[in-house]
This record gives sequence, structure tokens and C-alpha cells, in this order.
Amino acid sequence: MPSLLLAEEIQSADNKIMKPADMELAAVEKKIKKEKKSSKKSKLASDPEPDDSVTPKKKKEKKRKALEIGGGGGGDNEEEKSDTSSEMGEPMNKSGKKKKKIKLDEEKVAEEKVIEDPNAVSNFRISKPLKDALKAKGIESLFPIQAMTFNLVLDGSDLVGRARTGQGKTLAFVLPILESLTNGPAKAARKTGYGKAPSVLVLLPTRELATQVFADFESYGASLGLTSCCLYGGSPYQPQQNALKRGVDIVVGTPGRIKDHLERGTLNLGSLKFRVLDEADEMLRMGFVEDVELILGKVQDVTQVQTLLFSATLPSWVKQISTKFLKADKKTADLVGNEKMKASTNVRHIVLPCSASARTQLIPDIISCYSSGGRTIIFTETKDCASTLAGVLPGARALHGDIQQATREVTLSGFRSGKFTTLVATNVAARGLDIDDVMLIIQCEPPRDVEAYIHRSGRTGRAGKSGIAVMLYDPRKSNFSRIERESGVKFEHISAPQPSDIAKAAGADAAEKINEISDSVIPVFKAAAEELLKTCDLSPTDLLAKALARAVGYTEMKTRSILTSMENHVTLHLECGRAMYSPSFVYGVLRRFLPEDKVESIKGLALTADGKGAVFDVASADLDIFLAGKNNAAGVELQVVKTLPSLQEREPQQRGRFGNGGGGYGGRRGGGFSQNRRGGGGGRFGGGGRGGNRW
Ligand SMILES: Nc1ncnc2c1ncn2[C@@H]1O[C@H](COP(=O)(O)OP(=O)(O)OP(=O)(O)O)[C@@H](O)[C@H]1O
Repeated sequence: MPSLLLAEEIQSADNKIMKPADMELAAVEKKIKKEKKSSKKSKLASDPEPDDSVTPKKKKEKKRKALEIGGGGGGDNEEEKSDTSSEMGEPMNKSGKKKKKIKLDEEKVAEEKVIEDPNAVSNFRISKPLKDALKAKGIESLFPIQAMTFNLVLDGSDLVGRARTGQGKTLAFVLPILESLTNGPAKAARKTGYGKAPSVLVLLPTRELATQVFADFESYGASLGLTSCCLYGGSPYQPQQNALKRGVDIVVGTPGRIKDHLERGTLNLGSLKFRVLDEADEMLRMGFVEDVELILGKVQDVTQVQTLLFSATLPSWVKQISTKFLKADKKTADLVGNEKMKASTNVRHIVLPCSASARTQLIPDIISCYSSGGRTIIFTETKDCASTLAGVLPGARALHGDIQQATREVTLSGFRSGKFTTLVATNVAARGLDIDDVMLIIQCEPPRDVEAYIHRSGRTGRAGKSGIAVMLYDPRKSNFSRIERESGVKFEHISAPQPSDIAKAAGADAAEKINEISDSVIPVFKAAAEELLKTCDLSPTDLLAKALARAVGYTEMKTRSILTSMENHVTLHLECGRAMYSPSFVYGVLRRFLPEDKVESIKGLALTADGKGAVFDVASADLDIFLAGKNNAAGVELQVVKTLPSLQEREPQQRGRFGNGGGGYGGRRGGGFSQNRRGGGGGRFGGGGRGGNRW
């Protein structure tokens, strides 16, 4: 039975199972030994053994020398500087007083262990060139998943590794593989010379992710003289073929293109020492697993190959299917384990009710409220939705599987470099992508499975930074309780930011900037300003307020409903003293005091969880009609809602072949807003050919 290494266990070089506490103590013991050795040396130096042959003159000379050694150091530490020897060989301070012997004991060194980092790169069997490469990127200490698995991989184990998103799983396999190929067990078997067959194969679910992991292997591998290439679809075969012909150590790629090279005979996997499935659960899912199985099966002797599986999500079925590829004595390093929270703990997870029709107005305000000026990734369920939304959001670009590969690469590099800061993507960007300064993730609706939620929200809050993930949901069509249950996330419930809140912040910002404007503009605008003051009956303050509004792009102030986030709508709560158990019952109550056209105009009708009432949106212009009408209906309570009451959950509508259920938002017959979003061809996210690229 493979041993399960949880967060509290870690493999030592001699295969003893160490707990981090043990490891820390080992480091402490090592430090004590080092301190004792050095204190003995310094003691000897400052307090040599009494020597009978030493005459008084020589003794004085020795003492002077000892004084120099003890007191001559330039160190900061007063003790070091002033540490000198006395006749009794005891260390003395500058004033010549005897100093208490510095006793190095566990407590003292234990205090220092706070300074000593057990995960420091120097504590691991990492060669200097690789250490220097890590240091050049500011990495001096390994993340927990890396520290936990480094020795396991370097010493030859098959491994299943899990850590939450953004916790450094890539280097958890890159570092030990590179070390093993150049200074470890795989070194002898590594092929060399022109046309060498690769020793490492790394499979990823998307081209973008393959490119990203390839970049790590290429930059760190170069420090050890190892070469890599990246094989993914949508790009020319020839350069890939040339690289394989010259010979590489490491091949990174997507299954579709790797399979093509195998069929063409341009890729030989017969000498592999490592097989890695990153985002393993995705790689073993329907649509990939057949290609993956065929590719992994190309090795001649599986006993000579180490297989590593990594992901932030490892549903239970993965463990069964992975036994096909892993040795019986595989190790499991699981930093998530049975913890309830499976998503990133560095992320604020927020839900916000919003109808599909309100998204394009609401999303820019969510970005201005929550992106803190950083980058935003917006996830949609279909490619068409991604393209449509990117087309209407100022400065946004789309990324999905129907876009030409060259355009995808330009888009992603533009997003990484900050040429634009809003990316609208399908799940092609959900996993693994590591992009600096992504502060906000918006999901337009709850995704189909909890893994998608965990990976999408994990594009922010990486490497210990914080982030915000906002998930929009249409109270009538979908709910998020399953995601909440399965991900362990406790969502923060907020209602849509009101346009007035956004405008207020923008206005204050604009007012501040007024003082930065050069006086040179005054003569040009003075006449118009005087004319305005003369002809307009507003006070100067009100006039200035309008000028500020205009400056930040507002010509009117709209309200936004809290149920559907639709502008110029307001949410009402209806009760009638009896249980309200169906929408048609609610329409019947409304017909008792409203004309038919007003009844039909309500939007987003949803029943409250207590079964006593209903909420719905009405046009702000009709509010008085609704409130006046209820006075003629005995027992009817109708009021404007300030905070959304909890609503009856609805099973997400079965999405048709083309995206959603076709019904959509609005009146009784769902006749409101309906998006007939084409989902494209086959595959889970439409479009996409064989495994390689389904989003
Ligand atoms: N030891 C380290 N010290 C500092 N930064 C690190 C360290 N290891 C990795 N990083 C950085 O952390 C970020 C996340 O790493 P990585 O993309 O490998 O995470 P991941 O666990 O694979 O995430 P995901 O589950 O989303 O794929 C990267 O920017 C990486 O450079």
C-alpha cells in the first residue's frame, strides 16, 4: 500500500519518514554541532591549551595575540568583537570583566531556528548552478509542496502531489527532475549527443500551460546544460521536428501534437526516465485519457521510469485510474488532504446575483471596485460568450479554442505584459496559468464542476498573495450551493455595486486631479465657464458637480437592482399572508392589483426560501404604480428590498446543446433575456478537436 505523506510527514534522504518538526530539529541539531565546533575553535584560538614550555614572556605574547584574535574581529556583534580570553581561559568583554560562558543549548539555538528556515534551498541536494538560477529569480526557500516532494522524486519514487492553486507545484517536479538528470539517479541513463532521445516527458491540457511549464524547464535546465522543447498544436511542425532531430532532454507538450509526432516517427519516447502529468485530473478525464494512455505506453520498460502526477484537484476517481500508470510503492504528498477548504485560502470568494442581460453593465463596475488596478480574468462557459463579452467590455480581449493559435499567443503575452488588463476566457485559461498581478477573477455563472471553480478562482491569490474571485449567478437559473459544499468555500454575499458608489469614487478622484491641471487652460475655458454661470440657474457647486460627472463619463445616475443587477430597476418583496409556493400563484396575487402589462413586465421572479414571499425586479419608472396598487389589495405587503432575502434554490437549468437552457431571464415564460449561446462543436467546452484543445 503506497505510503500517504500528509502535510505532517516528509521524506528524508535516508528514507526515514520525518515530520517537519523532526526536520526542524535536525536543522537545529546541525546548528548546535556547528556552533559547538566553531565555539571550540574560537575558544582554542583565544584560549590555547596551557603549555609547560611556555615562559612568562611567551605567555604575555600569547595573551596579546589572543586579545587580538578575540577583540580584533570587525563583526557587529558586541560579544564577538569584545570576546577575548582571560588568564583562566574564560572569555572576557572589553572592560576585561569575565563574561559568562556562552552556552549553546537547544533553547538558544531553537530561538535561532526561527531564523533558520528548514525549507531553505541550501538544505536540499540542489546543485550550485540550479541554486544560483533560483536565487536569480528571488527564490531562496522552497514552498511546502516542493520541500515535501523534492527528496521523494530525487530518490526515485513515483508520486502523486496535490497542493492548492498557486503553491508552486511546477517547481516541485522541475527541480528534482533536473537535479536527478545531472547529479542523481537518472544521470547515467540520460542520452547525450546529437539526436538524443528525450529523458523527460511532461503532458499538459492546454497549449498556454505547456508553453509556461516549458519556459521553466528551459530557463532552469539551461543552468545545468539541459535542453527542452515544446510540442503543441496550432503551431508549425518543422521547428518542433528540427529540435527533436537535434535531440532534447525534456519534451513538454499537449497530447494531440505529441501523438502526431509519435505517428510521424519524429518523437522517440523509448528512453524516458520521467513522465509527468501536470493538471493530472484533467489529463485523465474523458477526451484526454485515451491519448495519454497511448503516449505513456510508449516507454519500453516502465520499471525504469518515474511517473509524477500533480494537480490542485484530485477527485477520488483519479486515484483509481492513476494506478494504471504508477508503481505500487508510489508516494502521495497531499497538502490539501481531508481539509474542507479545497480552493485557495488567499482568495476572497464572493457571489453576486446578476442576470445575463445585466452583465455587460455590471462587470465594468465590479472591475473598478475590486481589481485594485491589477489584471482581471473573466470566465465564461462558452467561446461565443467569451467573444461577445470581450467585444463589449472596453479594452478586453478574448482567449478560447476557436481563436487562431498565433492570436492566442499574442493575446496572452499582451495580457502578461499589461498591454491590456482584462482577459475574457473559457476554461482554456482556467488551469495552471501563472500571470502576475491578476487581482480579480469574475465567473459569469457557476461552472459545471467544482474543479473548474477551484482552478479558475486560483488564477489569483498565488504564491501567498491575496486576490478576489467574484462569481455571478442568476437566482432564477442557477445556484452555487453545490460548489460551496464541494469546494469548502464559504461565499461572501454582496449585492451589485451601485453606479452612484462607483461615480462617487470616480468623482473624488477627478476632483483631486483638478489641482494637477495647469493654469494655462483657464483662459481657454474661462469664457464658456462664465457663460454657463450666467445662463444656468444652478449654483456654482451644482454646476461643478455636473462638470465632474461629465469628466468621468456620467450623464445620468442610474440605480441597479439587487436581484438581477439591472440598471434602472428596483427589487420588490411581495407577501400576502399565505404561503407562496409557485410563480403562477405570485402572478395571480399581482393581478389582483396591477394591470396585465405591468404584471408581465416584472423580471427575475424568485420565491423566498421561507416560502412566504417572492422577490422580483420592476422598472424604476413603474415603482409608484406598484406601490400605489398594493394599497388596493388587502393583506398584500409590497416593499422595496434593501438586502436580498435568502431564496429558494433552483437546480441549474439543463443547458442545451448550445450553451444554456434557451429560456433565460425575465417573465413567466422565461421570455425575458435569453442568450442562445452556441457552444461550438464537440468536447466539454465546445469546439476543439482531439484532446489537445477543447476550449
Ligand atoms: N519556492 C518558491 N518561492 C517563491 N515563489 C515561488 C516558489 N515556487 C514557485 N513560486 C512561484 O509561485 C507561483 C505559482 O507557482 P505554480 O504556477 O507552479 O503554482 P501551481 O501550484 O502549479 O498552481 P496551479 O495549481 O494554479 O497550477 C509562480 O509565480 C512561481 O514562480
